[in-house]
Amino acid sequence: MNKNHCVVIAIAGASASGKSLIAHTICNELRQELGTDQIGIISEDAYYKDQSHMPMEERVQTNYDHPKAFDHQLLSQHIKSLQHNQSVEIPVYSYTEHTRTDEVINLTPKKIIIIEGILLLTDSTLRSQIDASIFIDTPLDICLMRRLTRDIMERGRTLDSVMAQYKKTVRPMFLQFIEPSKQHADIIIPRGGKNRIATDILKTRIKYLLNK
Ligand SMILES: Nc1ncnc2c1ncn2[C@@H]1O[C@H](COP(=O)(O)OP(=O)(O)O)[C@@H](O)[C@H]1O
Ligand SMILES: O=c1ccn([C@@H]2O[C@H](COP(=O)(O)O)[C@@H](O)[C@H]2O)c(=O)[nH]1
Repeated sequence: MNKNHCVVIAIAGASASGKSLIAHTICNELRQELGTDQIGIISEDAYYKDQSHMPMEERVQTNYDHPKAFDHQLLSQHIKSLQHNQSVEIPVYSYTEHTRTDEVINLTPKKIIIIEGILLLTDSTLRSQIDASIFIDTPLDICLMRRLTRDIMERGRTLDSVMAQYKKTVRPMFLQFIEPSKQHADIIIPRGGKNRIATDILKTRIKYLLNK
């Protein structure tokens, strides 16, 4: 298999730090400006392990902020396929059911692939496949406020459940795994998804890569 010039950009950082917002802002603005479909986004969350064999009471107990919760091997295989000009079928994950759905999304090869997720930079195999890595460095209290709103409005959670999960796993795993993975980033972006200067710098770099 011949490797083509697919550039893989990783955006990591705490939950609700703004990874998804910045990835989609860059992608949408470049698609509008350049009329190109040569940029694709993959969420690490799509690679949470399937838990359909487990009862719901057990699924809610899973530590979703530990690297073991993810099938990073499948993500790595998919990156490899895209880099070799092959399409992949990305799983669709349900945050309300805490497992994969029966659906998949077909992603065709792209010149630029942006992957966003909390634990991307903790995995040495993934790191070796990534061409540029970005860490969104938003203060944890701000992330918690954003997560509370998002999880209650969009992910079917209650205030109490978000707070309990935050205390039990989200914060401890951030300190154990996510924060130390910042050392592997090429660029650290403060504040998050609406940092306009950082967004423009990344767009300029991606435009350069698209024209290469
Ligand atoms: N700079 C910002 N200011 C205000 N709200 C933001 C900002 N960045 C992200 N958000 C909001 O916070 C929530 C979490 O952002 P998101 O990009 O989904 O985070 P992540 O992908 O890191 O989990 C979303 O509702 C998003 O619109
Ligand atoms: O079934 C699940 C799967 C994940 N989570 C939480 O999601 C975040 C990661 O997603 P972000 O979009 O980066 O916030 C992670 O912190 C998990 O705790 C979940 O609650 N349930």
